[in-house]
Amino acid sequence: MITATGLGKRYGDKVAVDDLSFEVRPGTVTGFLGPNGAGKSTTMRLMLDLDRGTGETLFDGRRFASIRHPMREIGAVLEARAVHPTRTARNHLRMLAAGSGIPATRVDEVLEFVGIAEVARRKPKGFSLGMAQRLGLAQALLGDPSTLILDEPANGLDPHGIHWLRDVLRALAGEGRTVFVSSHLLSEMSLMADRLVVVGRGRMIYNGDVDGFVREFTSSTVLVRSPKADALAAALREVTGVTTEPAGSDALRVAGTDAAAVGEVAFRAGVMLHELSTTTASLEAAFMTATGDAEEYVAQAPGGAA
Ligand SMILES: Nc1ncnc2c1ncn2[C@@H]1O[C@H](COP(=O)(O)OP(=O)(O)OP(=O)(O)O)[C@@H](O)[C@H]1O
Repeated sequence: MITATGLGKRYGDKVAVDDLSFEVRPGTVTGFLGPNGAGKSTTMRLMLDLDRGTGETLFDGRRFASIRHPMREIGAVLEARAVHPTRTARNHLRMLAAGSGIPATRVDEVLEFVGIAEVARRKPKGFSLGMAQRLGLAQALLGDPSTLILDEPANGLDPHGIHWLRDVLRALAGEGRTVFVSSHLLSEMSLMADRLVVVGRGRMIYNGDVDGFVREFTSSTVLVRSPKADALAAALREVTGVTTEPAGSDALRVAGTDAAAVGEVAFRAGVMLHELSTTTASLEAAFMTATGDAEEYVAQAPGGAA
């Protein structure tokens, strides 16, 4: 269990992280979301005592700096490229393993696991970003830690790699580990995360489960298809007061009510239905609504520069 309390960080006048408190529970993948510059990386650095600021983060009750062999408890990758550029990948991991009392055999095991065993005798300075990410994950997993903190681990991975990473993180959480991961890939996050911490301009916007976030920041609509769509629209207007939007020649989209209510109105009006379904908005739609006012760097719409 990670417990972060009152995390804060300023750069001069700029408040990068503003009194953030949250928990990351074991057995879950918790996604850390926010627009560019929202304070995610700074928060992760504060959590790992890599930056000075206010507040504290406890890992099962202890601060990172007080843990004797942190690699055996917390696997963290904040910057995939932050490895020794001229030492081979394998030697880099062997050195870290030796420093943390981890058997050297574990190095080959994790290199194999992340799929870079073949290039392990090469120097990481020639690695692609995706290969560097895999090496970072190997490093994080080296000590078989119960907690993982990963900043943008999917960055640079190809679609197969992203799919693989999702399965790995889900499996690690399934084993009871605590997984805290930031990403801008929202569709990926919606498949991977159980819970979310969402920040904007350093402040907490949402902390809870993924479904709750989508519910809180979007509204679901009902799609209803009927050969008598016009009659149904009139009945819905009359009985419930809701307005409908045509969705093709024989269908309506209804907001502000649920499928059961629409079905009941149709039944009472004697209107036959061919389809009745609820459309839930995406995590991306919820993110756009939740963080729309908290965007730090706002680009022009396409065509604006012209
Ligand atoms: N060393 C620094 N000096 C001054 N300002 C900084 C420094 N590091 C970060 N900041 C500022 O703090 C804010 C938070 O930055 P941070 O990198 O934590 O955001 P982020 O959410 O990780 O962004 P991104 O999604 O773009 O990686 C930004 O406004 C950034 O410009």
